[in-house]
Amino acid sequence: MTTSLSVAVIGAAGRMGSAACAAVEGASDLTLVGRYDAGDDLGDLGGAEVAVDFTVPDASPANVRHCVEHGVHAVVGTTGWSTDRLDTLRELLADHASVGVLIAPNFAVGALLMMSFAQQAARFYESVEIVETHHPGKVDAPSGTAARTAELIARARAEAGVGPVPDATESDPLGARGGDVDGIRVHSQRLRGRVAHQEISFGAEGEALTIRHDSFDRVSFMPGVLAGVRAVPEHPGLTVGLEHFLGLG
Ligand SMILES: NC(=O)C1=CN([C@@H]2O[C@H](COP(=O)(O)OP(=O)(O)OC[C@H]3O[C@@H](n4cnc5c(N)ncnc54)[C@H](O)[C@@H]3O)[C@@H](O)[C@H]2O)C=CC1
Ligand SMILES: O=C(O)C1=N[C@H](C(=O)O)C[C@H](O)C1
Repeated sequence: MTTSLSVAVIGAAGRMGSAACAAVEGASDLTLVGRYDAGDDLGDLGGAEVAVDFTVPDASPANVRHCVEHGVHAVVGTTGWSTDRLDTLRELLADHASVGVLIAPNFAVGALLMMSFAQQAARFYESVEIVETHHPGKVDAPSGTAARTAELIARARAEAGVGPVPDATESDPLGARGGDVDGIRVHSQRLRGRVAHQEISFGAEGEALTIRHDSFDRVSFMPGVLAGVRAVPEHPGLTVGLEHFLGLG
């Protein structure tokens, strides 16, 4: 007889949380045992073995701390996990050695491939910029995916000894050149009708390479969420990026 993994969703009333609840309910090997949103007492999380967090950057660290301290594995899609926040979480997990936490900037398989391809391309191109486009309800910019992509590209460039991206801009009083993540320019658009989209443009003398991914619907994230839920109990400690559970890391 196969046993079912019990799952709670935090942020269950939101766009992603409600989709995650439906996905868990539709999986024969998982049982949804709790739905939590702002103001709810997480308590024992309904006895869940794994909790999924899709909330807001300021709430997620406390939610994850609650999970870890109650011995509940966590799959986290919420953005805003700065280096400081990750370090604090690592320290907490050191005292709870059997608990696994997955922080995943993006659960869509195509987005993981996009980031992997961008890392491969990074050392061959002098120029690179990222444009991310999301729905206008998104509260943070740049997107977690764009920030992560920029970090990975910057790391690959540094490892290959590629210098700074060429840019003669001397005056930019309105910030038209976008944000700077580790030396990579990132531009954020918020457009009604869009979900989650990203384009990475590489340039070298006489050629261009463009890598693009589109999530047209939040169902695109659900296979990755479920894969994370199933795998996280087998991966104690902190994992950043679903690619590490899918053999892409
Ligand atoms: N990793 C990934 O693949 C994806 C990540 N995201 C991220 O997930 C997060 C949520 O996105 P959406 O669902 O679009 O936002 P949303 O605004 O629709 O939902 C957030 C929910 O969290 C609830 N919430 C706020 N504070 C809370 C607290 N302290 N405890 C429990 N619930 C709380 C809100 O009431 C709301 O229902 C964002 O950070 C977003 O960037 C979104 C899509 C995919
Ligand atoms: O808020 C969203 O919608 C998304 N957030 C994540 C991010 O910030 O990268 C993942 C995806 O882009 C959708």
